[in-house]
Amino acid sequence: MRAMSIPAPDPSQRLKITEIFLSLQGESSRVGWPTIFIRLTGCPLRCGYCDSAYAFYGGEWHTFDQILDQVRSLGARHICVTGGEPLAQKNCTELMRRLCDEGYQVSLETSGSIDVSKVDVRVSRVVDIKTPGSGEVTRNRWENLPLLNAQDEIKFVLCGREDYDWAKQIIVEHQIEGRSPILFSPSQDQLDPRALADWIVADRLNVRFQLQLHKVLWGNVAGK
Ligand SMILES: C[S@@+](CC[C@H](N)C(=O)[O-])C[C@H]1O[C@@H](n2cnc3c(N)ncnc32)[C@H](O)[C@@H]1O
Ligand SMILES: Nc1nc2[nH]cc(C(=O)O)c2c(=O)[nH]1
Ligand code: SF4
Ligand SMILES: [Mg+2]
Repeated sequence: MRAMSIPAPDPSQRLKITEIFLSLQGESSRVGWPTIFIRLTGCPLRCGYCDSAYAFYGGEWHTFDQILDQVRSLGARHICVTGGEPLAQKNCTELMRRLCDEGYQVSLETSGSIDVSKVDVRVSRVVDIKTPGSGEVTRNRWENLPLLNAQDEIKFVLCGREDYDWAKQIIVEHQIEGRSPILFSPSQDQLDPRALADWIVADRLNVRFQLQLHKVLWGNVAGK
């Protein structure tokens, strides 16, 4: 009898994944929806405040079929693709297309350092603008901003008053207002949320204040 050989997994149909879990969306305008998180491994940046540094290394290869099976078994309708930096793995774009084809509401959290133009139009792109306080301000890919639309979001994670003043200036310089909703979030344990709230109100700034809801509920733990 001839031995059956198992075909090797197609390298274009797999991703290195740190975790897949179900929680409540804690960030962006989709905050509060039960959401399945797909956290991809690896990031070329090193933001000083990063709460997901455990995703820089390790992880396991998953085929698209394995990911889709796990997502189906978790049962929610919203999916957030995050990391690490999800777009650092080129197959990520194809996975998101497959998830949209299956009818999921997909959002992407990205550092804004990598081209977002190839992301499926059905995906809501939440693009961080890295501030001076993050330590990664030189990595911003400014060409991303004109590509964004009303279903995307532009986010600033602020480390202090200097970052806040810088962000206000960037909004004017890059004419961001009216393009996509703008989110201002305090870097956890670095900027007092109440101070940021007071600055926004005092300036009548047309931005949306954000707190990471999952940390209010569960603290800073992986898988939540
Ligand atoms: C962990 S990152 C992963 C996606 C992508 N690499 C990015 O930076 O957008 C997801 C979001 O968490 C934010 N974040 C990370 N650490 C944070 C902290 N200590 N406080 C507030 N937001 C934080 C990031 O700025 C980003 O908007
Ligand atoms: N609950 C919850 N909501 C989130 N939204 C974005 C997250 C992220 O780490 O990118 C995240 C996360 O880690 N947990
Ligand atoms: S880009 Fe995102 S994952 Fe990478 S270090 Fe910064 S916050 Fe963390
Ligand atoms: Mg997180």
